[in-house]
Amino acid sequence: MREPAMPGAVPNPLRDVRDRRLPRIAGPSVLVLFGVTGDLARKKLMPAIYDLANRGLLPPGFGLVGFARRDWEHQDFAQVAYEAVREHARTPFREDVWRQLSEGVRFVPGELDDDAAFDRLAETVRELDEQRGTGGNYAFYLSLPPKLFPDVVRQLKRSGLSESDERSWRRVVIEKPFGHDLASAQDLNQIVDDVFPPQSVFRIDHYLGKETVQNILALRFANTLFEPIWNRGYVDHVQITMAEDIGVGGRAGYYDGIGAARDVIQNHLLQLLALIAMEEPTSFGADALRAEKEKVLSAVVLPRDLEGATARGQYAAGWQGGSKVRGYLEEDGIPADSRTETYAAIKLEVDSRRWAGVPFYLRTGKRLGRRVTEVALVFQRAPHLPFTTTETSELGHNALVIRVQPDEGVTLRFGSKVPGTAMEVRDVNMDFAYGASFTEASPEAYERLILDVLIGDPPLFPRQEEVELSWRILDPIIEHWAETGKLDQYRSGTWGPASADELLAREGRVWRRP
Ligand SMILES: NC(=O)C1=CN([C@@H]2O[C@H](COP(=O)(O)OP(=O)(O)OC[C@H]3O[C@@H](n4cnc5c(N)ncnc54)[C@H](OP(=O)(O)O)[C@@H]3O)[C@@H](O)[C@H]2O)C=CC1
Ligand SMILES: O=C1O[C@H](COP(=O)(O)O)[C@@H](O)[C@H](O)[C@H]1O
Repeated sequence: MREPAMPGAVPNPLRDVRDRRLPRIAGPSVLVLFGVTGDLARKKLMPAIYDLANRGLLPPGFGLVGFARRDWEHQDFAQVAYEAVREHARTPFREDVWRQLSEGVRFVPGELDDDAAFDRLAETVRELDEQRGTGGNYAFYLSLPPKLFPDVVRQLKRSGLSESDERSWRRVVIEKPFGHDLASAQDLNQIVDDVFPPQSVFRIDHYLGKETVQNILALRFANTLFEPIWNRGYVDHVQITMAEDIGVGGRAGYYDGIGAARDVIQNHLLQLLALIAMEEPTSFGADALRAEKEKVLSAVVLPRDLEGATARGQYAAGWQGGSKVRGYLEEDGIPADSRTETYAAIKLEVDSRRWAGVPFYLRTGKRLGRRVTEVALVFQRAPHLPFTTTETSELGHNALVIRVQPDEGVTLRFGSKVPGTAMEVRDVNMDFAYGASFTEASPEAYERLILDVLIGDPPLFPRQEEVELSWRILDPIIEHWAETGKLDQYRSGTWGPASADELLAREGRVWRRP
């Protein structure tokens, strides 16, 4: 039972988090995974399932069923899962944990439009359910290119797999991007809505599963320090950067035609913007949190001049980490005339009392200088400096930088007197690093999110309104690019096309070099 509130106490928005310190363990269930041969399944999902089992957060009878267009037996899939776990799991490998998990691994071969294959899938899941005692609780994870989501949802209905009785549950996990524009997201939602009730639909955005992203809420709402300056009175602008050093790799089938804006701005970067800009929710329950994010997304306005306020690029050959790398058009499976962007930068504003007039610059790209995701609040300069200019030449803007990855932490950048006999001021960093402050290791985002699905805990999953609001922001930009054919080249290993630097330079600003 929760302690009674102190008379006159302010409601504590972190109270749900405190409740979650109780052990959170999944109940008996089967997870059906579509897209098991893909990059995400291999690098993240199968390792995360093992890590959950290794931490004792999955029940002993847990079942995992893979479905793909491969002529595999159960043991072939088990071997693929084993290799993925050995290569990518975060926790040490333990033979006993793997043995127990692999006893519940099954595979069903088939095409997504093959009714007979889905009937076999239904039979396999039910048999496994009986053998492992999973109580009829099934989660379906769609780790597929978005255009295939409707087919799978329809097949789940046709084969009867989506139907539960009053003692069991069915849940569907849908990877981002949910649709490829507003209209297709609405169509997809209708299809999903026809098969699953809203509380059974988990739209996944793995950035919300990252510790450092959840920490934005703690930083803002567990402290008094930042709130007074978290507004247009102090913040000059905000930069949200998601830079990757990898190229498209073996993901041509998914990535080409989707591009950087749909792949990550529509979801990860707009979710980061929403968490940075939102007001304090009344609790961290799903409805309260999502409602605040939706208010921000509905207050986003696009600049009039979409040409000057956006940049769009594609990587050309170059050098990275001392090796020569291919350009996007030379990558396996990419058409030689592809116009898909691998870099996108956009300027947005949030039309609210807190943020009016403060630009939010978002950028993402593949084959950039290094892998880094960060959010930087760049503050206005001091209105007056009682020093001579030469003494302050190394003084920039104060900044608060939330380092999402890989070097997880928070940096506060401010001016400090340089030791010596003159009054010289120079920028310095004050640093919080997870590794130095916590002994607890951060779970991988997918561990947290898969566990939430199996428990049925929804706050970290965007609902349809957020998805639609995000497409409303992005659609006009993508239409503008389609009309103008805008696409610049940038050399691999650099920080994107020159047009991205010009975007900020026109406003007297520069991108941070993280
Ligand atoms: N990779 C990542 O880091 C991340 C990916 N995601 C999301 O995960 C999803 C999958 O991405 P990712 O794994 O990278 O993509 P990949 O291209 O690596 O894998 C796609 C998967 O879909 C299957 N597939 C493709 N076409 C068909 C088809 N016609 N019929 C049946 N199966 C098909 C592929 O099977 P086959 O081998 O038979 O072609 C493969 O298993 C996307 O929604 C993406 O946005 C989200 C976050 C991170
Ligand atoms: O959603 C996606 O994210 C990955 C990058 O994820 P991260 O956790 O390593 O930042 C990106 O490579 C991929 O293109 C995209 O689909």
